[in-house]
Amino acid sequence: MPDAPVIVADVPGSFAHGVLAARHPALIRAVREAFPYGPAQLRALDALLTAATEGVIAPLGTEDDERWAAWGARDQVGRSWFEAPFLWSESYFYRVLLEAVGYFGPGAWQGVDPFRPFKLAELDSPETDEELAALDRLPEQPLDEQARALLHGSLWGNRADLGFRLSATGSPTAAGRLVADDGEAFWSLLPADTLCLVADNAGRELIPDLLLTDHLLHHGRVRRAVLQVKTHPYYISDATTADVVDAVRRLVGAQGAAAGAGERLWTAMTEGRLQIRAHPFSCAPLPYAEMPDELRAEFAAADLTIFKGDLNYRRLVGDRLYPPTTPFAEVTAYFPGPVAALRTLKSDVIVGLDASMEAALDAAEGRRWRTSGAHALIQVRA
Ligand SMILES: O=P(O)(O)OC[C@@]1(O)O[C@H](CO)[C@@H](O)[C@@H]1O
Repeated sequence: MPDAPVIVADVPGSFAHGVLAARHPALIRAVREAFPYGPAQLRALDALLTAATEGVIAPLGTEDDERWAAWGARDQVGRSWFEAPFLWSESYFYRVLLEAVGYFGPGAWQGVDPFRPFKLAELDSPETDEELAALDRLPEQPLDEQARALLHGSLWGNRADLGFRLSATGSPTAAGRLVADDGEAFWSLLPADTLCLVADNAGRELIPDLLLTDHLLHHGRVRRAVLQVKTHPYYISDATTADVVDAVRRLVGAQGAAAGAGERLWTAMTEGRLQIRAHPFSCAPLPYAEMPDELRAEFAAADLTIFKGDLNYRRLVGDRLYPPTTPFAEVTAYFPGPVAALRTLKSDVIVGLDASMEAALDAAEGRRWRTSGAHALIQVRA
């Protein structure tokens, strides 16, 4: 279904419109309050607030315009943010926000992540303490159950109660809320040599992603792992290399089993069995079907690639309004190797549902099930 309509944010009341009209202004205000920025940054943030809600897409006025031109900027400049493809305008918003706060420099604010206070607050939260403490109970379960619990912990990520998942045998509640569950197909792809994990959020999502990765490495289910992160702060909490370091240090500094996992991850990084990669395309406003050849080759070298989270799902399958029963294998046929999506449903895009599941969700919730984050999926194309 490659001709399904691309999602655009021009319909008031739609999820996409709400992101541009309400979520982005709220984010600008939160960033403004999180740092004692100087007048230049504050003026630029105010200008972005006005432009992004009432104005049109404009060039950055930096060297990066060339890169964005290659990513389609010529078609979008001059258009209302609401009329460009949702994925494009949303991604560009983050790039302009980084420009506004001086992230790319030159100057004193160069390299200062405007989302870092939010990421650190999550990492330091009592919920994270509880989730890490729950790891101590994991060895009471058979190894297969441990692996399943860690997979579900990673799936439910930062909105989930990892503590429950780690202590509940078989994670019945989580499994009950899956709208598609290719869990068996996932495990059938292991053991394998190389796992690639395309990370999503830092903090309370990255921690369970790392714990899953550690488990797979430690128990020989994969020989090496590659963690693909963003080259720069993006979509508020998306993980960068600095966030991986913060998360591993958080684990190392914890008690009990969490510290053990942290130390193994640290060693795996120093030995090259766990590699961090940050490709510029990680922050592109485009679907992965349009990835450059060298990134395609990296994915082709993996035996299994996991795409985490909602944004990565949008980019993996394409940010389009597909009929929900469109096969996952059909829209990921371009991908150069076995691929899995672990995602809670937080935007309109969905494929791979049974007709009966779609009908039941529509009947119970209208369209809300697509965006509420209350449902999740595991989808695999071997
Ligand atoms: O990728 P994530 O962290 O799971 O979710 C990102 C998200 O919150 O942001 C986008 C809307 O701004 C949607 O893709 C989704 O709702």
